[in-house]
Amino acid sequence: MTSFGAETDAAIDIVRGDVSRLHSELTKYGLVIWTGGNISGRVPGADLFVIKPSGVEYDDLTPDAMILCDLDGTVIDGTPGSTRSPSSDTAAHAYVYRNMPGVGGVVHTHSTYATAWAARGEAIPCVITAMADEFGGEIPIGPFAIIGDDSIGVGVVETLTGHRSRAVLMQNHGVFTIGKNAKDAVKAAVMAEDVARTVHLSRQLGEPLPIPQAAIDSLFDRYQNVYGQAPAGSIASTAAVASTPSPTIQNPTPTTRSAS
Ligand SMILES: O=C(CO)[C@@H](O)[C@H](O)COP(=O)(O)O
Repeated sequence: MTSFGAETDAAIDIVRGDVSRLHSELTKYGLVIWTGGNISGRVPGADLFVIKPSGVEYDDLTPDAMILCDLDGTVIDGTPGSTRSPSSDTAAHAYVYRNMPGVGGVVHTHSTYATAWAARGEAIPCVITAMADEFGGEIPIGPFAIIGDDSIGVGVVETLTGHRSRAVLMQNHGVFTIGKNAKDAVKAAVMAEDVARTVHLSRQLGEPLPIPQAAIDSLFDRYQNVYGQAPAGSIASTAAVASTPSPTIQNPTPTTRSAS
């Protein structure tokens, strides 16, 4: 059995458990059908990530069924799950991890409403406060890209770099989200579908009203920095919470490391 040392092996086991368990959130929220969609998580402190096997039913996505890959998307031989084929989108996930060092999780779904916007090649406009909170503006459209190589990853990185949104609608395909970890990326996928549905329904009633940019900025800042509970162990004062660094990833300029 391939080992990376006790500390990294322990980190891999945690990510295997997280990524395995989080797939049930996709079915719980109705974001996937049959074996569609996938989640991956970066192993902290190592150039490795864990992703689901391709075309395996959700009930069978146990921790040991998850597949460990390096950041080129190559399966690590001699590890649990390594005899199976990894997700069709492994190269895309790997490209994101190589080029967005702050990203710790990537999710892909074909959730119904968000994918309907993707099929139209239309960004979801920021017309509800929940979008301003979670995405800080519109959810953008990414290019049409072929499945199986890193083309999707290139489109995700190009579209989300410098953008507040952690979700992109890849044209004619579906949703890709990024996050500080796999759970954060799953949250973005859940929220993307929710707002895609609401804004679609609103448009059936007429033209949704825009939110002024200053209000979007204010809502995003409050939700990212003040909303919710103070981190465990901290002094639970408003001032302490307000000074907590943003939990979001800032989708920084990508590194120059090239695709393999
Ligand atoms: O649409 C695609 C390919 O991008 C996938 O979401 C499939 O629907 C699931 O592929 P695997 O992750 O099972 O290979």
